[in-house]
Amino acid sequence: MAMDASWAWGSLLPSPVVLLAIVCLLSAGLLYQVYLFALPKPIPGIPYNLHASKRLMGDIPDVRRSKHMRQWVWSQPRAHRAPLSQVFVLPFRRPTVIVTDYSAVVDILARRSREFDRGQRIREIVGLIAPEFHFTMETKEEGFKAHKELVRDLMTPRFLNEVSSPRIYDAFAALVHLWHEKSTKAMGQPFCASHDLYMTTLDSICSVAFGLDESKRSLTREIDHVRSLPMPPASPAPGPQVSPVISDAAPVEFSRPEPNPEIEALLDIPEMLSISQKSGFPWIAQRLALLRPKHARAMRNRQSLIDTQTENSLKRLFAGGEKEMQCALDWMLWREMGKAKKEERAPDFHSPVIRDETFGFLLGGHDTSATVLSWWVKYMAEHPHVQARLRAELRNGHSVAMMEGRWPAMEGIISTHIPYLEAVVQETLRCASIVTLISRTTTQDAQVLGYHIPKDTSILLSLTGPGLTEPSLDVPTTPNLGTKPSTSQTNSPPPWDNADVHLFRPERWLKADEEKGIEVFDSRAGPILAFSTGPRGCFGRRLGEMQLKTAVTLLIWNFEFGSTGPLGGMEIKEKFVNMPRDCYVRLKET
Ligand code: HEM
Repeated sequence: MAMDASWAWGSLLPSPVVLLAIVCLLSAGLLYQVYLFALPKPIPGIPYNLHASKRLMGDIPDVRRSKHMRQWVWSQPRAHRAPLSQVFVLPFRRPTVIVTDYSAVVDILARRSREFDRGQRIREIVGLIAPEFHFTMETKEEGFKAHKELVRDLMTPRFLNEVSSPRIYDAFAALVHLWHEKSTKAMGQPFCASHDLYMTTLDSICSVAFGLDESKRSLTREIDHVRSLPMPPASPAPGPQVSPVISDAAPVEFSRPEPNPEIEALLDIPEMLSISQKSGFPWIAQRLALLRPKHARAMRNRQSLIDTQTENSLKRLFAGGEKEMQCALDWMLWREMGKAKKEERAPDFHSPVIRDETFGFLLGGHDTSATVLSWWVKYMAEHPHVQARLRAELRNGHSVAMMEGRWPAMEGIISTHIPYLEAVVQETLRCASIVTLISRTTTQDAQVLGYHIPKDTSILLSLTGPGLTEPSLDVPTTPNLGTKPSTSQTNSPPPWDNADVHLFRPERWLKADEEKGIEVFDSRAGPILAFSTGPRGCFGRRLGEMQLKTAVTLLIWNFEFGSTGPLGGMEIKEKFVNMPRDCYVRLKET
């Protein structure tokens, strides 16, 4: 019986082949379920690319194939003829919603900051560089207020005028000296300007942030280096040379001095940002980058730089108190001293918060200011009539300096109101549109222009494109989608004329003051979002504007910017911000 029974069970078992087939089918079924689970999950009702929703990598292959990734992203709503769309650019994560409608963007930034907070993306990108910088924090986060309190006074007119402005002036005056040397040696040929603007802005921001000694400033080394170069036609080796002139438009290549370790460490900041920004997994990308000696050394050197600068600051403060204040770091240490005393505790002068808020000046203010200036020199070369009018207005405004045959002093630059200068700076910021997308996350379910966006969705808001630098979107108004926030509702400025919105035209920012019979600068002439807006808009705006005004005044006062021919194209290069691909100047002393 027992034998019979075992035979009966054995006959019921499937053959190995059938068993294998069943296992394969089950595995395939399971894999298919995993595949379906991992596919992008569009948010109902928001337009998207259908083909991208059917592949694991979503829109990523299209983004990679595009010439400019960020431009591809902010152009998506226009491609869908809608003010919003969604893209699948973060693998295995929820879709990202793009908003390009100017009024909706302003509404979100300025009035709905509770529903749309900073989110995690910036924290991931800034990551290891300055984790305690308030830029990375959510507004509702504990500690955010304390960070803002620490930096609160650094953009007041008093701090800007007394502490920041002389440092800014020195940095850009050094650039004028450098360009005098270079233009003499270039003998009318163009030369690269982006590096010089980049290093000058670094000097300016570092001096304001932590008071870099003159001997350590990059421009001091650059000027000494260029002075040491022979005049062209260059004598053959040995020694540094100015390359021989090849043709009319060929740029003169100036060799560069080796940066010192401190400067090298600071220049590593935008590099690290760029590494994490390009990656779908920024945290891992930064950790891997730190395995390379170059980045690891830079991180160590940054720490020792801030330690040294902190010691220098403390010596100053202990010796002279508040009146010895020379930079933002001094100010933050002074505040910490006062706060510690009040709270009856020992001050923490080397706290990561003070360190990261100091580096925050560089993170927020270096690439941004340098890049706006790089675009500005290009616009000047392309628009000689703007340049000529600007120079005339500056000479008229600073008539005493003109009569005395000197440059305008910093006090004069601060106190003299020159509408055309403000218009040129504003138009440069608008056209350059160096920050194109900023991120937010929904803290609760939200409605934007009638579209439903679930809680915890990543949002990218466009600071460029339709309505700002391109003709506005002709958005069909679908009744069940609701209407745009109207101009009156958002108190927006009037829209730009679609016919000339793409042109560089500073005059658009001027209006007649009928009563006084003069032209005045009108900051509300039309839409601009170069510094973003609302409670989390650019913290350093005033400092940025002061740098731009100072640089523009000193450079136009001293130089005429000639056409650089084929080097003058407006092609962009997407780094941390949108830079011009080429930035050359051909200078004539005025
Ligand atoms: C022309 C130069 C500059 C431009 C175009 C610019 C633009 C911007 C933009 C678009 C944002 C994003 C705001 C948002 O997410 O809503 C921002 C944020 C910020 N910027 Fe600037 N910026 C400039 C200069 C500076 C300077 C000189 C500093 C120096 C301190 C600075 C510090 C910051 C900080 C700290 C934030 C973060 C604010 C927050 O999260 O609350 N920026 N900037």
